Amino acid sequence: MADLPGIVVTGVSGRMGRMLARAVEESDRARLIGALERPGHDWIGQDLGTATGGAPLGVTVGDDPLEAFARAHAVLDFTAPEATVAFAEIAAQARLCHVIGTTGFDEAQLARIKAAARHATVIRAGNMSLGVNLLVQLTRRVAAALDADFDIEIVEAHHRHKVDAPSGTALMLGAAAAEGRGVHLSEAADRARDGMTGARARGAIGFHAVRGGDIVGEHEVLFAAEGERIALRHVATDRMIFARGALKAALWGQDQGPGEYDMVDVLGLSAA
Ligand SMILES: NC(=O)C1=CN([C@@H]2O[C@H](COP(=O)(O)OP(=O)(O)OC[C@H]3O[C@@H](n4cnc5c(N)ncnc54)[C@H](O)[C@@H]3O)[C@@H](O)[C@H]2O)C=CC1
Ligand SMILES: O=C(O)C1=N[C@H](C(=O)O)C[C@H](O)C1
Repeated sequence: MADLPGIVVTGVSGRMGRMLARAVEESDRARLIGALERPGHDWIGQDLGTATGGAPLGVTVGDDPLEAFARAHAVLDFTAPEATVAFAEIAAQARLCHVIGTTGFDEAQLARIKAAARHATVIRAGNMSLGVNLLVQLTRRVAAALDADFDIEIVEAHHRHKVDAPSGTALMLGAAAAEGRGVHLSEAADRARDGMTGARARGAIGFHAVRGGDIVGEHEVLFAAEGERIALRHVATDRMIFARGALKAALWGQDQGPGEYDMVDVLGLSAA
């Protein structure tokens, strides 16, 4: 048991944090050795199991990443951009595997994660599910096969609490569509239509974000031409798909050197 990789979960009281802790607890290939929340959170100092209304787990929720990371092999981090960048710098000092599910980074934050990956094994993906990562590959292939007579629109739907848009997954799908078409997403993306927008620009890749209720995560890539449409769609109904993907990434990362990786690397999908 003590030989199994020790995992720390950050943001453990969050929607994903709870799933990540459960995925590690249910696994016979890893052990949960730390759980973090933001300073001042009610759960700090409590046993994680007790805090969630269950039996004690022997893991006390803390707020000190330096102490927790020093004991760990990997960190599963689905929190918020600023928190994740700070964790990346500590993970680099500790030479850890840092699995990042957080979305909504700006360019400066991504540059800091890239710098941290000189010393840490960073595995970052806006979506850790097998289905979405396959959808990304399919999107690239379909976009490469079609010309700009087919308009590309990406529609995503999430729960009312989500704070970033477009979703990380939508941006992954957009990047794949742009790559398939041989253009840069920054030049093709159309992220805000309102009022007298004029006709659709040929070659644009449109993004649309629906927010409501408890939707876990739905993504559709629409290729629309005169007389026909192709729709590629993924629907997540259970957040455990993301949590199990993140744990798989942490275990895969134990055999990798420092650098930046994604779920395509973990799942071996690059030739798909
Ligand atoms: N890549 C993927 O497969 C997925 C990514 N996500 C992303 O994960 C992130 C979190 O999503 P949710 O769990 O729904 O959000 P949430 O708001 O339920 O949870 C975030 C947690 O992080 C904690 N936190 C914030 N700052 C912290 C700090 N400095 N130290 C420790 N904990 C801190 C918060 O207190 C909260 O408990 C979002 O960016 C979301 O887009 C969500 C699902 C799947
Ligand atoms: O915030 C969420 O919930 C999700 N976020 C990720 C994203 O931004 O794409 C992944 C998933 O769709 C759920």
